[in-house]
Amino acid sequence: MEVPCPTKRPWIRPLTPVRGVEFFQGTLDSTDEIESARVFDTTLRDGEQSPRTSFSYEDKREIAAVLDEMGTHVIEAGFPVNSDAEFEAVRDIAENTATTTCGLARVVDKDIEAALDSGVEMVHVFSSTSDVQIEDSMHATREEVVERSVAAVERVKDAGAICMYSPMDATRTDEDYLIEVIEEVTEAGTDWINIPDTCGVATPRRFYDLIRTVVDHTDANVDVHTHDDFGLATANALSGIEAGAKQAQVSVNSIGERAGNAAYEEFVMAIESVYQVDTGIDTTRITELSQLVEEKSGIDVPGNKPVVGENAFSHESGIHAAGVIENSDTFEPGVMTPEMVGAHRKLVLGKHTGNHSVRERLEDAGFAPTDEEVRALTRQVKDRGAEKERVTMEMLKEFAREQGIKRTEEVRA
Ligand SMILES: CC(=O)SCCNC(=O)CCNC(=O)[C@H](O)C(C)(C)COP(=O)(O)OP(=O)(O)OC[C@H]1O[C@@H](n2cnc3c(N)ncnc32)[C@H](O)[C@@H]1OP(=O)(O)O
Ligand SMILES: CC(C)C(=O)C(=O)O
Repeated sequence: MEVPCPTKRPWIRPLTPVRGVEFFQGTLDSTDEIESARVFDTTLRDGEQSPRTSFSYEDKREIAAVLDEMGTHVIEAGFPVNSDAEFEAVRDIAENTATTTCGLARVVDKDIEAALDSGVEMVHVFSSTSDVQIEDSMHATREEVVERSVAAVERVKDAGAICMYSPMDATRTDEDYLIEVIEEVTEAGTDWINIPDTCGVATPRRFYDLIRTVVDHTDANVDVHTHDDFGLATANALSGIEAGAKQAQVSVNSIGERAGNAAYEEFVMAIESVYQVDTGIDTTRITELSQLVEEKSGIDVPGNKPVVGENAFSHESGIHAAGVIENSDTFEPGVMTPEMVGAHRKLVLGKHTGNHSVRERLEDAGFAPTDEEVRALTRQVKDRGAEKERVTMEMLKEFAREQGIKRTEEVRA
């Protein structure tokens, strides 16, 4: 059994923006500097596109309510033209949340009308711009894409909504053509341009260069949407922010198409803790949010998932546990604590356990072992762990009783 392990020196690092200031051994150099980062959550749209996942009306409402209470800057509630149920859920979220809500639409009139009718403040229109998608998904030409994109942006703006435009598959699009599209939709008045790495092929450096180029060719705000096909989604999103994007699209537990999107929890905590920039989001509800999405999506969170996985703040190895008992900064990032994300630190007993960890657990349980007794129990714990057994606290107490280890009160008497 894993047991809560408050460190002897618990603390939450104050969220003071630190730019170019040394912390630990590292220095944030000038290329890492960012002023702010907004969070666009797409759990209820791209997240729901995870194969075999579907949120009910109630699921969507519950997840949206938590995202809203946490201070998420935009909630993409869904794709209203998809179905009556989807339309109703998006309408309900738009009506009942304080934050900006967004609905997705192709550059198709009925999609845009459905999004506008749902009452969202922002309509996110998208059109393929890579040749492979223009030809084999949209069955159109480059010229038609420009025309339909401009018309879509104008329709959204005429209706008085905030417009976000996405050149879908931007990272596999001819750059000159991409810039042409961006300049045309900027001229048409889009408020935001989102650069999607639709098939997850970007690398942090290439994405950085692309976003810098985009920022240089538009007055609109730039946003990024990255996929995790090569495990680079969060790194690419951060790279986009370093290059001048103001916002990133993320999903809780990184759920989404194929391997998913940049993870909400990873992105927010990296911005808060590594870049030391306050997002304004209540990070202490991240664990609760992750568990809610895990339950409603039916997609299990792996133990080793950053920030929200069961092991993210658990320690079994003797050297690590001994350090953490003394000071959690020894073997945790230091700039991110479990308290910051509403989680608990745990000491786990097993094959890799050392004497310090066993002593700590025994003393917590009211025993006063000698050094020799601790060593004997550690050997027992290691042997059981090596047999792949999960060593629980109950088992440890049983070992202690079998060994006749004295209780603290007996020693004091
Ligand atoms: C990268 C992304 O995540 S994009 C978002 C993807 N999300 C989804 O597809 C989830 C929701 N989708 C749906 O409910 C349905 O696909 C709908 C309602 C949008 C469309 O359904 P259908 O009319 O049955 O079409 P279907 O899904 O089979 O095919 C897609 C159609 O959209 C067209 N299309 C694809 N992208 C775009 C675009 N950006 N703008 C305009 N049309 C587009 C395709 O050319 C195809 O058109 P066609 O039917 O004339 O050949
Ligand atoms: C709709 C767009 C932004 C998308 O989801 C993608 O390109 O992955």
